[in-house]
Amino acid sequence: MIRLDAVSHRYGDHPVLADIDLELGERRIAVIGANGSGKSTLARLLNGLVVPTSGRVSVDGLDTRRDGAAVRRRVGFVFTDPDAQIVMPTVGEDVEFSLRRQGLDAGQRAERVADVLARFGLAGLADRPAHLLSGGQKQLLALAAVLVTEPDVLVCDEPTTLLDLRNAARIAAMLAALPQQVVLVTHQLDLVLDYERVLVVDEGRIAYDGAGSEAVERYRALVGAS
Ligand SMILES: Nc1ncnc2c1ncn2[C@@H]1O[C@H](COP(=O)(O)OP(=O)(O)OP(=O)(O)O)[C@@H](O)[C@H]1O
Repeated sequence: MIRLDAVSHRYGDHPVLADIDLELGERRIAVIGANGSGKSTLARLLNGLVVPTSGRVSVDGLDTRRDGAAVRRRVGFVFTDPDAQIVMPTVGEDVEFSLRRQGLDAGQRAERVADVLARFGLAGLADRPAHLLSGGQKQLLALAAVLVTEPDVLVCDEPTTLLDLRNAARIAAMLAALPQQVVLVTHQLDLVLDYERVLVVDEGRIAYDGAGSEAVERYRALVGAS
């Protein structure tokens, strides 16, 4: 369970999120809203990448301000820009790097890496230089490198922006089937229609919090697109 209590955040003197209280327990939660409304900041608060200026964020009782490392072990984060996340020369090495602190031997690591690469259709690319992948392949790699650590929660900040139709559908299906709790930030409204809970962020506040199709309608109305 993720909790936000009276959370506000500002960058310098620029307020971005104001007085947010949330309990996030559902298995599938999406966050939608206009550019600059504060969605990424909200997502980054959930694993302590951003610590709130005031208020408290906790994951299973662990405070992101005090217990950041423990929170990040539970909450995996997939960035919009996969280059921000790829750290090793080859695809296989990059995924294996995520396992460095898991206490596995070389054989176990190799098995976990092979499994996750196969799941993401990257099996044939294990020895390929990661920086030579296409944008979409990099996005799949970034997702694989987080999921291989088997976090309890997966926060994805627009993970399908670079993907073609087939890979976007594949990622959507994969996210839908994951046993983990998923928090998905996206501009692809069709992805969230069947989400059990969707937060609409508007100018740093939660303008709507409810089922997917109703949330999309509210968002459209909010921006005058309905
Ligand atoms: N590190 C930062 N330093 C200063 N300002 C920032 C920083 N990150 C974001 N902002 C500002 O905070 C506001 C909210 O940004 P955020 O990235 O959370 O919005 P978003 O809803 O995810 O937008 P988008 O849909 O465009 O990705 C914006 O005005 C942005 O310019």
